[in-house]
Amino acid sequence: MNSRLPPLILISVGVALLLFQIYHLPLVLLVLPILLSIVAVLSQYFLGRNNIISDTVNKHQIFEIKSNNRTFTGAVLKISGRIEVDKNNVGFQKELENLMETIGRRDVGFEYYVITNLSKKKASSALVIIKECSSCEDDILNEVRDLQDISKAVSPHLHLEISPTSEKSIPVPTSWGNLGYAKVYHKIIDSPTNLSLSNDYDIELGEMKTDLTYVKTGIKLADLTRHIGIFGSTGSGKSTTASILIKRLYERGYKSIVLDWHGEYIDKLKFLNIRNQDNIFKINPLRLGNIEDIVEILGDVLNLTDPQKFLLYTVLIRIRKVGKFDLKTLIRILRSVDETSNWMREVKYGLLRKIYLLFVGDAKKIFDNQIEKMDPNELLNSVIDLSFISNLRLRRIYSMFIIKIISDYYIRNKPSQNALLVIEEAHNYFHKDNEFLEKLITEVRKFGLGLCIISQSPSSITPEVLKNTNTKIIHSIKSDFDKKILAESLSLDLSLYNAMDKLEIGEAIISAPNIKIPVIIKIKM
Ligand SMILES: Nc1ncnc2c1ncn2[C@@H]1O[C@H](COP(=O)(O)OP(=O)(O)OP(=O)(O)O)[C@@H](O)[C@H]1O
Repeated sequence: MNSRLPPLILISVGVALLLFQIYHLPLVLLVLPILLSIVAVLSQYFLGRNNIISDTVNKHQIFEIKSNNRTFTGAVLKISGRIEVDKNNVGFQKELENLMETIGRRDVGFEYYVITNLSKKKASSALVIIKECSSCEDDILNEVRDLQDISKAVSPHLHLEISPTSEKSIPVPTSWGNLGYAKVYHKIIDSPTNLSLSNDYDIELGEMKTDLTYVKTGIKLADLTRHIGIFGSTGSGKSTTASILIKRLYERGYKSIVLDWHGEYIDKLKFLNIRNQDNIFKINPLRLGNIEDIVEILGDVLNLTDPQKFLLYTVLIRIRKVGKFDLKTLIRILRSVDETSNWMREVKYGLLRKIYLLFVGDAKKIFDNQIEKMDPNELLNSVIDLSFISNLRLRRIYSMFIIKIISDYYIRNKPSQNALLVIEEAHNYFHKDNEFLEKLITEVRKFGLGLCIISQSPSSITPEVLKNTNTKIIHSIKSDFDKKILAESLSLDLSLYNAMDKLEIGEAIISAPNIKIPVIIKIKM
């Protein structure tokens, strides 16, 4: 009860008695002011009481607050961070910011508060939602479900769970959640961007983030032959992305050939033929198409000097004339070259020393002089495991010969259906100018062969090759130099540039002819 009430009544009664004594007034005039005083005091008491919260009820974890004849209904959602067993570096703070930004743009009649409780040496956060309405439990539960869906999309590691509130108080969280800390920024949120994101794709790759949720996206089949580049630091998700792409192509009846530098696709692409050391695709290097390309490939990998390249060229022409396509004949012809000068002797023995690699060790497993015809069809829809070839130069020569066999097949036969040649650790091939590879990347597109170039070191790939990959999928990349090269090649804005090293595993910036501006997508396994 109001503590001022008794003295006021006493004063009123005293004044009335005084007036009664002085003016001999009728009794009614004594009672009237007393009654008026009591009414005034009581009305003040009751009106005053109406200014504070009159009641808080809690129905099925939904609270209701009545104040000044208005009713507010809401719920408290505990925010907790979910750490997955194999991921310990989850960006909770970034996800919380995403969530707040997204919720801040909602306009469905709710007020939202993020409350961070700091007590018992522990910080924890909760999202309080309130709407002015009564008997609207369903509205509140619907909003809770919507918020949980939004959270799943924009902050996959944060979990919103409705939690009980105390019956008689405005909800103030006590020990909610296991989130380390939560900063609630005073941020002015831009009005929702009206980005007209193109969603015209044939091969689904994942989902891109929009204002409120994620939208599925991918690439067009027609863009396969305009070549694809997949870049990212080790473990960022490159080979998983490539495998998803290959699998989706396979399901559509498209063929892929994977040059698997480290043998990491065998388990991922079990539905393709596996070409490994038990099932080697053998090559006769001397029967490979035009001589210029063979000289270019060997010259590049074996670091042949120009005179050595020329000598090799003349020897290969003589082999064709002789019609004996074996490496022994090559050595015999090379040995028979006149040593007319010291210079010639040096060139000849220098070349012999370098091509020695083609006759020893693993070369004996991968090259076969007896083979007359190599059937490229045996390579389509295959993973070619290169990891058993221990000499890296020999590994490069073998895989470049395979590239040659496949590209020659496409150029000559122009098969009706496009295919994708996936080149892992592409910096091992495209690190310096090489006429054969440059010709390859500019020409094969016309014949239905697309290249998918994968590398953790895009700065080691020649600018010409980088420029020729029209679709780029960039996973998290740490090196500033690599970031700069890619950002320049895509004209990335500052926010995407800054995001490049913060992308989570499986997230990537994608730029493709069917997607108007580069966006971040989450590749879906
Ligand atoms: N989109 C994704 N969704 C979920 N997990 C993923 C995704 N992409 C990759 N991962 C996981 O991340 C790990 C590394 O992926 P992946 O091997 O594809 O990376 P990488 O960039 O090819 O690595 P490296 O350069 O070492 O070959 C794997 O355990 C894989 O399962």
